Amino acid sequence: MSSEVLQLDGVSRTYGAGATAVAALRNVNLTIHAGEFVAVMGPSGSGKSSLLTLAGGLDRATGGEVFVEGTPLGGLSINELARLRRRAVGYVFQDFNLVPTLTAAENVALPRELDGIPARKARRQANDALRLVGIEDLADRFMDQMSGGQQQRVAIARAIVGNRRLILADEPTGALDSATGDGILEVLRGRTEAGAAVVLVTHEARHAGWADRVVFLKDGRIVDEAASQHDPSVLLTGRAH
Ligand SMILES: Nc1ncnc2c1ncn2[C@@H]1O[C@H](COP(=O)(O)OP(=O)(O)OP(=O)(O)O)[C@@H](O)[C@H]1O
Repeated sequence: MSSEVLQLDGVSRTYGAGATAVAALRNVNLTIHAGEFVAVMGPSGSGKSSLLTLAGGLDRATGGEVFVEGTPLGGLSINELARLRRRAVGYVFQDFNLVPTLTAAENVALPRELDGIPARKARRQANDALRLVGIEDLADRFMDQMSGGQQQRVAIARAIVGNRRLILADEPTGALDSATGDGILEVLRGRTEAGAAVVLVTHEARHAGWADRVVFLKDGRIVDEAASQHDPSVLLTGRAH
């Protein structure tokens, strides 16, 4: 099997039409392999979230093609896309998107159960994922009994459950203190060592320093790429743009 987990081939996304059309992404080419951790940076409105939602099949490109593990998403029906997402893609949303009436373990098990995995097995996988993010002892808590940092870990557990190969995280450390944020990045880094490809949208150079590669977006285009070598200082020198 090819090690290309995500490929964007000339991808564009224009919102709206006519005089009010907004070109959020313009002819973006990007390939991410298994085991790679890529950070996406850029000013507000440069297209970072658009890139992530297209990569995760949550939205469709208006030009070009997105491939996840070699499958072109453009030709998939809505149901096929949903199945591919549940099987291969873990998405960490800025605002968590957790179900308040479910416990931590139930939230994490939900995508597995929707995919037809028997409840006991889904629950076992959920406990494994909660262990990986360091909160297995909170498995039976409801969301309003957890801090923001703990809820964020649940959201990450839900994204990594069942060994998904593509993990997409939109500012996952946004509301967290720096020690908790570093813990989250460590978990994401750990998934790449397990063979996943991770794409992290971040505003913080320090966090991008965890990545193998940093992609800079501006006005919907990739304007620069840098190897990071997990050394945040690399990003603080000579990278003005
Ligand atoms: N659903 C939408 N409808 C219309 N325009 C949109 C929509 N989503 C995004 N845009 C526009 O597309 C451009 C890129 O937005 P996007 O959210 O991808 O940028 P971003 O880099 O993630 O920004 P931020 O850092 O502020 O989250 C912006 O001009 C934005 O206003």
